[in-house]
Amino acid sequence: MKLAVRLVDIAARGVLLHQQDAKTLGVFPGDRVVITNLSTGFSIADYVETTSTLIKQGKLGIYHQSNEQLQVKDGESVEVRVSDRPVSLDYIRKKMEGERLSREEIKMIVTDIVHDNLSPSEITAFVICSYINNLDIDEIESLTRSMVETGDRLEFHTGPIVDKHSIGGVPGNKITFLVVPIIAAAGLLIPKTSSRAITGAGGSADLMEVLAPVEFSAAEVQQMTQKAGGVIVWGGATNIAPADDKIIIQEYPFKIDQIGQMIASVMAKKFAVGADVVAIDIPVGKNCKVHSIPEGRKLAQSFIEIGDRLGMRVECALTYGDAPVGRAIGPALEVKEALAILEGSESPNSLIEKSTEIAGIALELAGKANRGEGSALALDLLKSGKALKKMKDIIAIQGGNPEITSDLVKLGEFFHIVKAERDGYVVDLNNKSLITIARVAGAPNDHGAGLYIHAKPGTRLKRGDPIFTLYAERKWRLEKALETARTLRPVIVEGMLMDRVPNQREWLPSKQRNNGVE
Ligand SMILES: O=P(O)(O)OC[C@H]1O[C@H](OP(=O)(O)O)[C@H](O)[C@@H]1O
Ligand SMILES: Nc1ccnc(=O)[nH]1
Repeated sequence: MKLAVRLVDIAARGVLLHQQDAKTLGVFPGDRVVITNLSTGFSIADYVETTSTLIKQGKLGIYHQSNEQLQVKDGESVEVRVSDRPVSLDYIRKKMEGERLSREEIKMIVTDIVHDNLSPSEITAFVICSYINNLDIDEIESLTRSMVETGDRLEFHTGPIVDKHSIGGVPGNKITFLVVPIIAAAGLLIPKTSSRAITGAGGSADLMEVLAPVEFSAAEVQQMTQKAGGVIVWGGATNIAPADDKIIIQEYPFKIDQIGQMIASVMAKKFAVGADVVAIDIPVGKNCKVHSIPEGRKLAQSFIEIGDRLGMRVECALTYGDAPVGRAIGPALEVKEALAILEGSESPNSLIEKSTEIAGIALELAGKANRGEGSALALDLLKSGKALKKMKDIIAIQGGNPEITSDLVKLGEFFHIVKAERDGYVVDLNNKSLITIARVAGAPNDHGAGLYIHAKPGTRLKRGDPIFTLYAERKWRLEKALETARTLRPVIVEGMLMDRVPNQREWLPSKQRNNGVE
């Protein structure tokens, strides 16, 4: 069928057919059609949406992203015909049934994800069935390799190339902002690509955006790393393992991160940048992605195994994840806290210790320190100010302002201090609730939103002492986040009195209740 093009300014893929034309063609919403540009002969396959009002019969609405490939003009004629459904849907279906997928089947799914041949709901189906039925180690290797093969790769001619990655899941985990400059200050190359938030309130890519642009091509990442020693960029913009971000986008609303996909997501990014040695941070805690030490050890073995199969030397650290790392949660707050440490602040100690331990493992793997001496070298590079200097180089090379200091980082203008309602001790912090509250306040997209924890577990508080300060860039978000905080009560302060259950029924003195009879 020939139809006349109407370009539709919607920043997505897809085409819009009049219901009558859809009927004539025999397609329903969600089906695919092949559209051919008659002047160039170039074709694309796209999903159909139908309308009885927005597009007249005889016309075909083409969304912006689809036309970036098709390159047709308003009014021009195109040929439209029914397309076959991608065979990868059958493989997703196979995984739904609990079967194992072969290397070729996984490669086909990943290729279709990268080329936008699967709709968001079809990618979600793949995410969810892998979540329910798990991926075995061979499937994880296939997924990792396919993610690398369908994107760009970096090739450095000097080595060793160092990398680090955290599996995430613990709020406030801004260690990348200390580890990367420490490694670069040791004279090593660390082309760090990060994802945005997956289950949290700020991924490292969201945090770095507070300081500098994070969207670069693979070639730019390589050049910048060679010049500055390191970078912190968003993997989703680089075309390095391009399927990764398309999968992560579908995980974000559910706050899930399936283990197999997580390993592939991390290891594909490491392999694609040409890493030789990799330190992996696995936070363990009751509200983390990994709940126990044995579970953490098992995951570590999978990372090491995939590293071996791909030719990277991997070591993992199981880290404390029962409470947030440091005190700040949310992009600007976290960056401020990390910069302050690079500038010489001695607290929070948990953040310094965790960062230098992970950097230490990487320094040892890269042969810069003897076994057991890496963290001391990392601490030296931090205390000497060399890591701060490197961080400024990194900010500058990415196009940010290297004169930025922790004092100048802008936080959300609306804030509220949540105070203790009674004397007592902070006995618990709920990571998941803290993340939910920070997200309701606007993090990670509103960079200034988040929360700063004044009292961590074990702190003795008097009634009226601050527990945490909530920040937002919009007033209504602050109010919504406060409401959420009141419901979730993310910080538990307990004295001897565990709880008090109020009686909210209307109260009348007994004389009145019994009609005056006492
Ligand atoms: O949102 P959740 O699930 O916590 O984890 C996502 C974060 O964890 C990793 O951290 P890094 O890049 O090693 O610093 C990712 O790249 C991302 O920044
Ligand atoms: N799934 C992932 C977890 C943590 N980091 C990533 O890049 N990906």
